[in-house]
Amino acid sequence: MPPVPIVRESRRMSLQAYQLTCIRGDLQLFDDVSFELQPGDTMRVAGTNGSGKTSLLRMLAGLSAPAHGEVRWNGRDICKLREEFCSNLIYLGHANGVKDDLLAWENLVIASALSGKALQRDDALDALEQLGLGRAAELPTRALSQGQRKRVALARLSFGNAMPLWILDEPFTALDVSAMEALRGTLNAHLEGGGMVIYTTHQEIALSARRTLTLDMNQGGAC
Ligand SMILES: Nc1ncnc2c1ncn2[C@@H]1O[C@H](COP(=O)(O)OP(=O)(O)OP(=O)(O)O)[C@@H](O)[C@H]1O
Repeated sequence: MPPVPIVRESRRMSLQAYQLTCIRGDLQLFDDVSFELQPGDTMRVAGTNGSGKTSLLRMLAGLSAPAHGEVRWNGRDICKLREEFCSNLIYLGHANGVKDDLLAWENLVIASALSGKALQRDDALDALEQLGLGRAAELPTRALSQGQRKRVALARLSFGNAMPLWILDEPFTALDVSAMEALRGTLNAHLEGGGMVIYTTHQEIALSARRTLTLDMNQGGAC
């Protein structure tokens, strides 16, 4: 996919984590996590199972509140920005967010509508075809393999260049080698166009970015 430069307020666009603390039950998963991402930057969140990667990503996407600290978009607390922040974001969770009862293309149309992009059936079918789903695009999602379900979820990225910030929880999981390469290409194109990508992965997968950060949750979220 050719990169579409992100021009919207790009000079002052930034995501900043400021002294984030996360407590789940009796457990403090991390504290004092701070970093800043600007256009063209990527951050890989690394760590063993249960180290707090998903918890951090959900916090960065505004889906859970920090016990201490702030997530800031262009210098402002995302709790105060709400929809304005959400309109800049694609968040793909671990569980893909696809609904079993919907056809694959319907999932894409609905996910896109929820993030403010109206898609026609044919656009959705084309995007899924490009991701190798072909006839599977017309099947109920429950009939798809794990890798195919992942592709349905990732298809949102085909229409996501207007959203500068992509937060992706294990996007490479369940993909075959060619799908992993295609996804790497999509993410690199987004970065080249001035987007930002935060992702978790258990594999060593590097992206081409202006600046690459690695946050290690086994070291308490140190960069
Ligand atoms: N709502 C919650 N209440 C209590 N504990 C929770 C809650 N959410 C997460 N946890 C715990 O926090 C820890 C971190 O979970 P998290 O999903 O962030 O880890 P992760 O690094 O993404 O793991 P994985 O690599 O297995 O996906 C786990 O021990 C989990 O059980």
